[in-house]
Amino acid sequence: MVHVALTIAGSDSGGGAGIQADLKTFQELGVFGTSALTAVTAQNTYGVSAIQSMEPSIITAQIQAVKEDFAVQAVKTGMLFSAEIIQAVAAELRDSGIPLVIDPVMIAKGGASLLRDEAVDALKSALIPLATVVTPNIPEAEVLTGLEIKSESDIERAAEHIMALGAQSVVIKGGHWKEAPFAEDLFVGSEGTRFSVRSPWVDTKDTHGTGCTYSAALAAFLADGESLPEAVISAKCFIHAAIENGLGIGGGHGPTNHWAYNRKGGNLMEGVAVIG
Ligand SMILES: Nc1ncnc2c1ncn2[C@@H]1O[C@H](COP(=O)(O)OP(=O)(O)OP(=O)(O)O)[C@@H](O)[C@H]1O
Ligand SMILES: Cc1ncc(COP(=O)(O)O)c(N)n1
Repeated sequence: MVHVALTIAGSDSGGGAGIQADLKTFQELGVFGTSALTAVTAQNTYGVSAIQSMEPSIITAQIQAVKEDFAVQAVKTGMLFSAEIIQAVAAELRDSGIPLVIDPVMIAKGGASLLRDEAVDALKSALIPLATVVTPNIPEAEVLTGLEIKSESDIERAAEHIMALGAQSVVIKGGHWKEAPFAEDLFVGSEGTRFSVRSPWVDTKDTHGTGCTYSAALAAFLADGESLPEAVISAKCFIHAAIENGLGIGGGHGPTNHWAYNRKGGNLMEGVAVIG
C-alpha cells in the first residue's frame, strides 16, 4: 500500500528548502507527497528577496481537500509565517490523530524572518501541544523556551521545557552548535526515552534546507510505519547522506542532495551513531 504524507509549508523558488525539499524527500523515500502551501518566497541560495503569505482560508481548503480524499499517515509543518495561519493549521490538525512533525521554522539561512515575532505565542500555545515531535534547531529552541543554550545540559533543559508545552517528544538539532565535536541531535520522548544521534561534521557551506529535509524525512519514515525513535535515526541517516554528497550548485548556501541516500543504497547508517 502506498503511504501518503502531507507537508504544510512555504515555497522556496530555489528548490532547496520549503515545500520543494519536502516533496523531493517524500518522493525519494517512496511516500506519496501532498501539500498545503502557506506562503510563496522568492528565494535562492543567497537569501529571500520577497515573501507573500496565503490567506488562511485557502490553506484550510488545501488541507481539507487532501484529508477528504487520502488517508494521510503523517503531516509535517514548516514555514507558517503568521499567528492567523498557525491557528488555521492547528484547527485542521487538532483531533486528526495523524502523527505530526512540527519544524518550527523561524529564520532563513540568509537572515530573513519566516515567522512573525508575534506568531511565536500561537506556535507555542496552539500547535506545539498537537505535536508528535517538534524539531527545533538551537536558536529556535532558545526562542521557544526563553533559555540561553550554551551546553549539553542547557539542550536537555530546553527539551524538557518544550515537552512541558505539550509536545509528545522533541528533537533538538545540533547543526548550529559548531563547537560540539559531532553534528549531534538530542531526542527526548515520553516515558523517559532519551538518546542522541550523531554524525561527523561535514565541512560545507551547502546546508540550505537541512532542517526542512530532515523533518520531511522524519515524517516520511513515520508515514512508512517506523516507530518514532527509528524514524529519528533514519532521518539523521537521510540528512547526513544529503549533506555529505552536496551538489555544488548555487553561489550561496547551496541545497543538499536528496538523491544521495538512495543512490548509496538506502537504509544506511554510514557515519551515524546512536548514543544512550
Ligand atoms: N555541517 C553539517 N555536517 C553534518 N550534519 C549537519 C551539518 N549541519 C547540520 N547538520 C545536521 O542537519 C540536521 C539539520 O540541523 P540544523 O540544526 O542545521 O537544522 P536547521 O537549522 O533547521 O537547518 P537550517 O540551518 O538549514 O535552517 C541535523 O541532523 C544536524 O545535525
Ligand atoms: C520556504 C522556506 N521554508 C523554510 C526555510 C528554512 O529552511 P531550513 O531551515 O530547512 O534551512 C526556507 N529557507 N524557506
